This record gives sequence, C-alpha cells and structure tokens, in this order.
Amino acid sequence: MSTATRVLGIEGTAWAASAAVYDSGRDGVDSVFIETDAYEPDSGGIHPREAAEHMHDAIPRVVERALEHARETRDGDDERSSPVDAVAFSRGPGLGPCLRVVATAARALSQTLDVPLVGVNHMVAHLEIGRHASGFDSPVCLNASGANAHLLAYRNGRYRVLGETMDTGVGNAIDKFTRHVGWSHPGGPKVEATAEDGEYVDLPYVVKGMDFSFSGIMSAAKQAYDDGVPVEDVCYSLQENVFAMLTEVSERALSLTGSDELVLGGGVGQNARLREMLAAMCDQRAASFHAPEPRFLRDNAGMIAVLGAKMYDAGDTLALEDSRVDPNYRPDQVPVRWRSDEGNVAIGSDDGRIRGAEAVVDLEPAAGRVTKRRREKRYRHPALDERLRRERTTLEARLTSLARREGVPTPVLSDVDPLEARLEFEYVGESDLREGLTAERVRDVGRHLARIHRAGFVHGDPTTRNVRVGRGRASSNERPADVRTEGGERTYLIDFGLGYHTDHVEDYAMDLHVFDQSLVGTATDPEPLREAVREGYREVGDESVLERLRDVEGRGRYVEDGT
Ligand SMILES: C[C@@H](O)[C@H](NC(=O)OP(=O)(O)OC[C@H]1O[C@@H](n2cnc3c(N)ncnc32)[C@H](O)[C@@H]1O)C(=O)O
Ligand SMILES: [Fe+2]
Repeated sequence: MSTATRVLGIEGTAWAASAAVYDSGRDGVDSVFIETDAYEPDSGGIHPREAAEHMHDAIPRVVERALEHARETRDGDDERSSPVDAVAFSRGPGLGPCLRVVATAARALSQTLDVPLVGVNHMVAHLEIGRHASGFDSPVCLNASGANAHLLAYRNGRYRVLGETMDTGVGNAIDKFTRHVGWSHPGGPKVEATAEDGEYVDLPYVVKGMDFSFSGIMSAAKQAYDDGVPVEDVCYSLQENVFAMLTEVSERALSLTGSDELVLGGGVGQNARLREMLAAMCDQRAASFHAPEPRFLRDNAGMIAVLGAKMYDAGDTLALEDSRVDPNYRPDQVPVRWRSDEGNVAIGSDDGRIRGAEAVVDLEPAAGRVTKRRREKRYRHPALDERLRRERTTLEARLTSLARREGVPTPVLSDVDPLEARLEFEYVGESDLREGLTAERVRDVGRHLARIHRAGFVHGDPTTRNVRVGRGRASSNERPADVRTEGGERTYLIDFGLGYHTDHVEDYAMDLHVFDQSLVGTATDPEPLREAVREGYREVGDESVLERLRDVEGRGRYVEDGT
C-alpha cells in the first residue's frame, strides 16, 4: 500500500514563527496545515534580537500545534511511529539569531521523532510553492518579498538569478518609507490601503536590463512627503512605479527565456495592484500567470514543508553535522535534485525580436529598413507609460547616433517620432552575432563597448542578439582599424533603448558583464570568447573597468557551472 509523504516544516527567518504539516495525500489530493505566530515590533522595523526571542517563545507552541494536527489526521492503518516522515526547516536566508533558534528546534525534533532533517532555502521555497500550486513546468518566478527581490528560472540543476534588486528588497524599501511617515511595521499593507485615494505624481523609475533599484525612488518618496505632497499620492505613485518596474523585468525575463509561465512569490505578492499588473502583462502577451493564495505568499512554514517533502522524496536530507544555517543563503547556491531537467528554461537564447518585451520591430531587408515601435503597456499607469516610451525612444535615437560618432558601427537613423514612440533605422548586417559567434567579432564588440564607455554612456543591454554582423557602409568617423573582420565585415551595435549616460565604473563593468553573460548563455565553448571580449576592451578602454568586472563576478551571483 502506498503511503502519503508527510513533512513537518518550520519557518522563522524574520517575523513569522510558523510550523506546518504537508501531506501529499494518498489519492493525489494534498493538504497543508499551517500555524503561525507573527512578531510585531512595538516601534521601528524588525529588531533581530527581539525577533529571535519571539522565535524562542513561539516556535515550540506552533510546532506542538502542527504535530497535534499531524497526529489527529493520521491514517488509522499507518503503523509508523512518527506522525511525520521528515522535519524541514528554513536554513536561510534570514536573520542569523532567528535562524539558529529554528535550526536548533528542528535538529531536536528530528532526533526525538527519529526522522531525517531537510534544510530548505527560504527563497526557493517562495518560488516552489507557486510552481507546486500552479502545476507549471518551467515558469519564470518573481520573488517579491521583504528582504529580497529576484527573478529566477531553472536551468541545469539550479535556479538561476536572471535579475535582482541592486539595493534593498522590495518590501523593506516600502517599509522604510512607512517608517519615515511614522507608520508601524509592516508598512506594505498600509501603503496599499492608502494608495486607494491617491493620484499619480512623477517618481524615479530605475530598471537596468533585468536588474532594478529602489534607493532613488525611496529617497524621492520621502522627500515628496516632507515637501507636503499628500501621502496618498506618494503611496499610489510608489506602488505604480515600483510594481511597474517588477512587471517590466518579469516581462523581459519571459521574453528572454521564451517561457510563457510566470509565478509570483513572497510577502509583497499579497498586494492586489502588483498581482493586477502582472496578470495584465501576462494577458497582453498570452502567458499564464499564477499567484499563490496569500497564506502561501507571506512567510509561512507551509512552503517549507512542501519543498521539504519534494527534497525528502529525492533523498535530499541533511546530517546533523552539516545542518549549519546560512544567513546569506542564495537561491542559486541550491543544487536542485527534486525536479527533472525537462523544465530547463533557455536562458540567453531568446526570440525577443518576435515576442519583444518592449517593442514591435518590422524588418524590411529588401527596403533596407527597420521600424521599431514601443508598444503601450496596459499594466502601467498611462502617464508613466507615456513618459517611459517617449524617454526611451529619444534616448535610443540619441545614443545610436552618439555611438556612431565614436566610431562604433550602428544603423543610421532615418526617422524618430517620440510621441508615437517610433523609430526608423537603416537595416544593417546579415545576421545576429548569436548565430555566428567568432572570437574576432566578439573582440570587436569589446572595442565598441570600450569606445562608448569612454564617451560616457552604456548600451544597457549588450547581448549577442543586439549585435548584427555583415558588410555595410562605413560610418563617416570609422577608422580603417575598426574594420576588423575579413572582407570588410562589421559588427554593429543595435537597440540602445536601455542605454544611459553615466560616469560610474560600476555601470561600465555591468555593461560588459551583461555581454559576458550573454556569451556564456549562447556559446557552447564560451571561454575563448570571454577572453576575446576582454582583449578587445583592453585595447581601447580603461583597465579599471576590467578590474571592476572581476569584482562584479566575485560577488557570487553569477555562477553558471551547472553542477
Ligand atoms: C528572508 C526572509 O525573512 C524574507 N521574508 C520576508 O521578508 O517576509 P515576507 O512575508 O516574504 O514579506 C514581508 C514583506 O511583505 C510586505 N507586504 C505584506 N503585505 C503587503 C501588501 N499588501 N503590499 C505590499 N507589501 C506587503 C511587508 O511590508 C514586508 O515588507 C524574504 O523572503 O526576503
Ligand atoms: Fe520571505
């Protein structure tokens, strides 16, 4: 007789002292019982020591309640001595003192119940609960939680981080604003309620490829409040911009991976406006969207138990001596053993031209013309949508021309209409670099990037798809040395729509890094190409940028080893 898998989950990374029992069900119908005791700070944000004390008091209570439930709901003919098959706990990321309390409790339970211990990554749990509930095979996942904000997709045994916040988590950013206004923690629900009566005011909007940043918009929001802008207007506009940023990068990730499934995870996912925008975006591109029920979005042990059961079934258990917690545990550090590789998402091999995240592009090679229109995004507030499409169209036109002035082959612009968000270019090249990767061409791209960086701007999205190769007219400023490859062939940079002026070495390094990652994602043997882009860059550009690139790579996010 087949028995169901039953796992006790324990969560306590920050505010939720929570225990749950997942039962996979004998007849295919599973169930999750969750008991949570929330820590509510008297003032300010979460204090790690107070939060740990809360865990210390509350964890035994919620665990006892969950175990009681497990005993009560046991099958009469189940002869196993323990009411659960395994104990799963959040190993990180989270607040160290809280994690240690939870881990200690989990180890003790695993010993007294005499069942294995399973160590769960909290961020992967936020993601897996959506995949579990939706039944999607290979979704892109947007994790919008307090301390984090990630875009994730599965490939070769890991969840890869496609994009993430460059500063704070999305919930924490919102909570900092509400603290400034004097509201109690957590601020997210208060912003949502207050936003209902608000009107739109302009605030910063910062997206770089699939990364995004909240620091600028948060300082501007505080400043607006201090300047007397009605708080409901600030709340409303904060939501409009922050959630549009998250929706935009989610759409870009769908476009770049070719996936047509999106799941949402994390406490901020409880926000109705965020869900509405994501649903509208998916609807507009005929993708499927799933948001788990609120009890599975905010921190909860149910998601720990559900992923714990998958890991337990895959034999992924922990010896006591290996069960240390990790406050900085990243989702891409987790070897994923509980799913087959069929759900691989094609990171880097995009068909973005056709399903374009931003624009519709009409190619007319015979007429030598390309027309690009930035589509209206229904999920965005109309004022924001218009502003972004106009700004990006103008910027794309300007940077494309500026780059050519620096000796970088780019298509000649024949028409711009910022109001219609329309651009018309000369058709260049015969194919994408992606279809014909050679060291020589890649070296040339390295030189091009160095030239535009020296001129004080970045491309913003230099992927192998945004480089065209072929013969073509030389630009007026092009020096003979620029025509590198055989037969007068050139490598053209196109699609400067995400470019911007900057004098920060970090931005230049990130620009190079984006290209480097696109080589890794596209080429079967990327190493010689990665070397070539650096060589090309070194010929023209600044060594400090290459140094910073090494720094960026050392930050640990960008592991693509597939092991
Ligand atoms: C590491 C772990 O401890 C952390 N968890 C966490 O931050 O709790 P979570 O439950 O996923 O998210 C809480 C955040 O979610 C926000 N939040 C809750 N309801 C919200 C709403 N209706 N609108 C916007 N934000 C909301 C809260 O303000 C808070 O910042 C994480 O996942 O990053
Ligand atoms: Fe969380």
